[in-house]
Amino acid sequence: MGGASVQVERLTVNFGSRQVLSDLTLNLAPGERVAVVGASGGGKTTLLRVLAGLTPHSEGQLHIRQAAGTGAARVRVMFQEDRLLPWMGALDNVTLGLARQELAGGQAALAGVGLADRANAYPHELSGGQRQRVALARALAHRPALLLLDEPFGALDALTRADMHDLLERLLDDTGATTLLVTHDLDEALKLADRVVLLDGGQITEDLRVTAPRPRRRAELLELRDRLERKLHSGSGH
Ligand SMILES: Nc1ncnc2c1ncn2[C@@H]1O[C@H](COP(=O)(O)OP(=O)(O)OP(=O)(O)O)[C@@H](O)[C@H]1O
Repeated sequence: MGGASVQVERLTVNFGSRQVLSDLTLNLAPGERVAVVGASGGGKTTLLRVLAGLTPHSEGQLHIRQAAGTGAARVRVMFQEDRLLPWMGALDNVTLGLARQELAGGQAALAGVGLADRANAYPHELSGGQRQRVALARALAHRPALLLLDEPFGALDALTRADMHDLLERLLDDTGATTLLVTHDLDEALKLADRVVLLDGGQITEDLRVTAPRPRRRAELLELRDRLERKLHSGSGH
């Protein structure tokens, strides 16, 4: 299915008189995984929402293109909250909105996150980690060319989060979706991303390439982590 290419050019977002993103430029190559980190309130979610088409931008340009062929690139979002419909079982949540010929893909997606045997379970019968797995399956069942993840594992305990990292890595290897991951967790960013960008004052102030081979161990990433941490704390504090 492959990933989209994303071009964000001189993007500005104003909320009233407040400028949240200022002249921001960012490109993602097809299949690339980019993590966005930065101080709270720095505009990370706003950038993601603009890419999702949920927040309009004030100035600049945005192009999301399917790498091969024509047609609009599919974009899916996953948030920190699972946003599952409580009155529907896991599989129905995953397949909601899929075309008839895509329903088998929904089942495969649920199996892909290890929950084939919980297809009929309602969200309240699942753990937080399992619900996020369903949410991930729902996003991937739509075969997105661009996957937008906003703190997707922020509410999970450390062990479950580590499992989710391994799972996500495997699934992304399979799908090749271009991925933008907003996170507060530098370890998560460095484990999963090809590039980590720092958003500060409405602009990208650092763009680090992570070249360590996968699967990555935390110990191999400490130097990059230090560098990011220093940058994060020397930021303008927006
Ligand atoms: N719809 C909106 N209307 C007005 N202001 C908004 C709106 N959405 C976000 N903001 C403001 O824009 C700024 C950036 O918010 P955003 O959620 O993008 O930051 P963030 O970097 O994702 O923060 P956090 O790390 O805390 O999630 C904040 O000051 C926020 O209050």
